[in-house]
Amino acid sequence: MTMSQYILEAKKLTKIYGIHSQNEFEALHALDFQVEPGEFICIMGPSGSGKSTFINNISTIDIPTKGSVRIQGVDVREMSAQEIGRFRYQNLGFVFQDFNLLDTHTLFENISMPLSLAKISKEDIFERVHDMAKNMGIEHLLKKYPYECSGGQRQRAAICRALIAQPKIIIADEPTGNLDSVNSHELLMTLKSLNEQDGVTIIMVSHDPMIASYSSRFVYIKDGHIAETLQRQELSQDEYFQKIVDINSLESRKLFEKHHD
Ligand SMILES: Nc1ncnc2c1ncn2[C@@H]1O[C@H](COP(=O)(O)OP(=O)(O)OP(=O)(O)O)[C@@H](O)[C@H]1O
Repeated sequence: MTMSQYILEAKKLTKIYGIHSQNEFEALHALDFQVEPGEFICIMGPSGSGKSTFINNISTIDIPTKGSVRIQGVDVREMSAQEIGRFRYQNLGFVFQDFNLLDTHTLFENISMPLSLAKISKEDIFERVHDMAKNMGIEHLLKKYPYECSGGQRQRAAICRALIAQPKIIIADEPTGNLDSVNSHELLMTLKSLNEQDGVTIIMVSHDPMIASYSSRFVYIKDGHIAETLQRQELSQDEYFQKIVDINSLESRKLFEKHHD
């Protein structure tokens, strides 16, 4: 058997919400999607087009109704709930808009969470959390609770948590949504360096073409399917940015005309 060259592969991925109910709604229609190791993918699309559904279903947060998702060669639907939890902590790092930190836990406890399922000694956990927090400039805050920290500090804690287990894949859903431009820029630089220096694969959702222009591949989702893809390849960041803007305005134009026929 030959190993797939893809770090992530979705085949005929279909998501139906409220299946067999009156409100049955097919949010994703048999999507095929492949990711090679080291790619930096940005997903865009109108509100309600299925971006979050897509990202949740390719990252074990949700399980597809039909079709398959393989991450590092492992079929997500063949894992038990317990295996999924462990697999997620060991392979995936999540950076979400609202950071998802637990207010009942200190920053130290929040950051160390992905290591709690791994067989790592308390001393090693302590050292790794402190090293990571030091790099992010929040070592002095490790005993505080998230509500005692600023937005930027919480964001850095969430990034520490996402990276502490050295995931091969980072999943980011509107990661800069709640940040000012300085913090957004810092987060992008962190992601870019992880991608370029450490070869981490990144799959991100953003509505901002400027942020999308840091990616190596652009994917536009519309009505639950992939409507456009664009490889940056030899384009300069400016040219790539311009093409992303063009696709967005063309698609918004079509959407506008559809609603004003
Ligand atoms: N739990 C759910 N039950 C039923 N329908 C849902 C559920 N979650 C999402 N949907 C529907 O599926 C479609 C896709 O939603 P999704 O959240 O993936 O869109 P999105 O592109 O991420 O939107 P936005 O940019 O507004 O966050 C929408 O029409 C939404 O109403």
